[in-house]
Amino acid sequence: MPEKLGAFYTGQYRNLFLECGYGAAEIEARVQHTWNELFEGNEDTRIYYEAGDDKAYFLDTGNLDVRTEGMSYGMMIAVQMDRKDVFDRLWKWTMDHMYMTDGLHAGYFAWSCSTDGSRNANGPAPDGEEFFALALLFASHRWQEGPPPFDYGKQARDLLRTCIHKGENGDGYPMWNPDNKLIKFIPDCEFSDPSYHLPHFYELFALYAYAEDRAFWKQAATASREYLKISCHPVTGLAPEYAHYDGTPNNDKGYGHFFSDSYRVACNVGLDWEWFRGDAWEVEETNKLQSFFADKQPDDYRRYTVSGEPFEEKSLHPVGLIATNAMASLAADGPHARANVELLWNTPVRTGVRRYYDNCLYMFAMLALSGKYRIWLPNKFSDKE
Ligand SMILES: O[C@@H]1[C@@H](O)[C@H](O[C@@H]2CO[C@@H](O[C@@H]3CO[C@@H](O[C@@H]4CO[C@@H](O)[C@H](O)[C@H]4O)[C@H](O)[C@H]3O)[C@H](O)[C@H]2O)OC[C@H]1O
Repeated sequence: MPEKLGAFYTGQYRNLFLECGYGAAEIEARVQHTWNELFEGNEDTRIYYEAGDDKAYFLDTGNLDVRTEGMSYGMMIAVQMDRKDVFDRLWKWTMDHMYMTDGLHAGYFAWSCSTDGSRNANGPAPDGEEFFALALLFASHRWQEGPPPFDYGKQARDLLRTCIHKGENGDGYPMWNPDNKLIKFIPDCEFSDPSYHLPHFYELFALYAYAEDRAFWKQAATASREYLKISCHPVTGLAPEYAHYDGTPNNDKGYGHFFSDSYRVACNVGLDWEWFRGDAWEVEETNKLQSFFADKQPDDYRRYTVSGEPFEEKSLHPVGLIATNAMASLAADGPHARANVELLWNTPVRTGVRRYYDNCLYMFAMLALSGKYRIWLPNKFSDKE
């Protein structure tokens, strides 16, 4: 692959485990072993469950429900691992049970269902839609289009169109604010969740969405990179779970601190740097985060204010935090980058009832740090196009 194909696109996927001295064969085996634990393992570790002949779901084992978050994560993991069988089962369950055809949020997916497919809510959570869209675009390239609902590319483009145009006819709300181009926490609110900001996804939507939507996605990528700068604390690097459009924490319902949702910011910033060298700030940000956690032990991770004051409350997902801090090393160049990768390597997947969220983040980090979290799309970065 040419060294530099476009303005930002790196075309490179570092294998940080290899850089840390682990062997290529053991890295391959570890990634596969992690897959096995999540998708085929015993009840202590698995989160993937088949349902009938053609469907499957990811179970949020802590909340005993099926979430668009988990379904879309499962599809992204499956397409990275080239497992069309698993991907199709997850997508079929999603379309059969979560897709809403009527009501205020028609065209989106109900964010939480029971394992029997009945809905717990009739509203969406936009982080699911954005992961569905990119996973579907990748599937379209890896496996070609099939009959509906496996016409992956069309499904992705239709969904992206809904996400930014819904409401133009007074029929609901878009997931992105049309003026500031920021993703909302839910369509019918006007604040955000820093961990939903995926500028590296939007760069790809800007190339593969319907032509008339591409300019929006390019603007969204820029807006999200700027938003991350104002929503992450300038000293600690910590982001709140929810934040206002000016970047200040939104603590109206107690989500204005660094807790579960926030962990994903490190992954997203790291992967944006890996795929696109999104912004030099991403290096500073990941260095700050890793410095903040350098003197903290995983068994004593807490909820923190964004300025770093600990609460009594322990982290609900310490293994997930180990994973995201490790994935930060895709961008970090400070003294803690290597130790964070090694800490993940030396940490097993989580067992027990809270394992779902931790192990989703763990699998993403395993893929990313072994150079296997890749862009699966035709090359549109070439100067010739
Ligand atoms: O009626 C509406 C509700 O429909 C609306 O629902 C919100 C939809 O988004 C939900 O956010 C998802 C769940 O939490 C995040 O991840 C969790 C992180 O902590 C882990 O312990 C857990 O396992 C994870 O799932 C996801 O990123 C989101 O997709 C939110 O919780 C609902 O409140 O809310 C407003 C009502 O008026």
